[in-house]
Amino acid sequence: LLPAEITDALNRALRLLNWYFVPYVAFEIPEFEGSSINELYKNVQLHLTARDLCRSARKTVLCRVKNSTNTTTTLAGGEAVVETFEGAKIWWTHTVHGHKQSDGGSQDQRSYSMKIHKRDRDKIFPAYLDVIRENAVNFQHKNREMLLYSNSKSASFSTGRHLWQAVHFKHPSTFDTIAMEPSQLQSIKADLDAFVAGKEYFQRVGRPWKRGYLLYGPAGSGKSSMIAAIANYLKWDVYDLELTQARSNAELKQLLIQTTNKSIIVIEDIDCSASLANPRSRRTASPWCETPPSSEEEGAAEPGMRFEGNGGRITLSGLLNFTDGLWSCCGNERILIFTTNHVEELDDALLRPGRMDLHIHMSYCSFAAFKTLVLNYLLLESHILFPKVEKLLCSGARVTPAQVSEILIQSRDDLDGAVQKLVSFMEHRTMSSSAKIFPETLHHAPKK
Ligand SMILES: Nc1ncnc2c1ncn2[C@@H]1O[C@H](COP(=O)(O)OP(=O)(O)OP(=O)(O)O)[C@@H](O)[C@H]1O
Repeated sequence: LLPAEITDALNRALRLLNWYFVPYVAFEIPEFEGSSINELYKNVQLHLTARDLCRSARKTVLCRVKNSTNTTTTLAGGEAVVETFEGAKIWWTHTVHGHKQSDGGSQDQRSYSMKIHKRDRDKIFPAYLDVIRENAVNFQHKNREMLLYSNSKSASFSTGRHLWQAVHFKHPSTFDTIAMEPSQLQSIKADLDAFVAGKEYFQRVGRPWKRGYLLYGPAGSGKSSMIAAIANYLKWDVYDLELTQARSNAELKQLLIQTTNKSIIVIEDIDCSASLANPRSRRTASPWCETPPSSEEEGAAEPGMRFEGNGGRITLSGLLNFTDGLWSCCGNERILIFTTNHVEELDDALLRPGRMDLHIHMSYCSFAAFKTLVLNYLLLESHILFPKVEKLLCSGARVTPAQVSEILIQSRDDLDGAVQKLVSFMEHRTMSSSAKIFPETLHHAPKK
């Protein structure tokens, strides 16, 4: 009944009163915006799950995707939770409405509502939204299935397609199952943690956010198991790079560029990948060394080591360029792991300080490693023969964790028999030499 000017004025006055007396402001985050999915809705859902905020709700929804082992918890419709961000309170409510569709059916319409105090608006935007996205991405990454890639024989380097083939990666090795000196394991975990959390640090000091590990030790000392444990710890994909399948530095570059962030690139048995491992012997013995080097090789920073691929060559400098050269800008959050059984045969260029950040010595079984294996395989914490085992291991019995594991698996139903068998095995392997069997097992490469 009132003229439009008066209703407008009243509306404005009401809004002003509302603004003055109601100190809160709410934001609606619907699941769909038109026909496209609203990313923010998904992010909020994952963020609330990642922060374990759903725990305080009375009703939650449990989901598990087919073939997955992970269960996720989300807020049921009508449920509300509160969280605090830098002193600001945020009230989250999840709403689910049944919506009639034109075809007569009905579909749920979901949305999150975020209520905050007006005075906290500047605190929330955009910092809190960034945190939500980051938490969501990290949570999604942690809970997805991991992949193991290998570079395929059918790779088409001309089109850049099918360079990698992936399979699901489900390896049971973890830091709890790795038999190794506890302090050494702790150092590796601490290094990984520092690396993963070091985004700002690497940015500040102007280094690519990458890390290089060299795992060395005899066959059966657990190098592959360690890689799997690292991958499981970080929940990162693994790229198993077969160097002989790439013919040149250019192909290698293509392969490396196609690896994704948060991944581990592994080159196993790097001494075997090389046509000639030791550059000193190589220079005289290698037939190709007698051919004049190409301009690319001449310009290479590390001319020593080359890998014979399918009729072509990959230089060590080409490989290392990805870690610390110009190509290193391609992608972040990569861990490059080389393994070798013969560290003494590796090119000095690879071992030079600053190249591989961490040298990890996977050694013969120490007593601590032995105890881890026996505990894991037999659930046995101590045994009357343990002092004898300790004495044998300390006096030079060189047994690898793989050998110990094998005996433990074979005799898992006879605890005493298993330990006795191990003692006999070690007695056979005891060496008279007083050489130090467990040298410094882990060292950080000196800083550049
Ligand atoms: N340190 C270890 N801790 C726990 N288990 C180990 C360890 N080392 C070896 N094993 C056991 O022995 C098996 C073989 O070990 P693994 O393949 O990891 O050794 P490796 O050093 O990579 O050997 P290679 O040099 O021959 O590839 C593993 O599947 C695991 O069961």
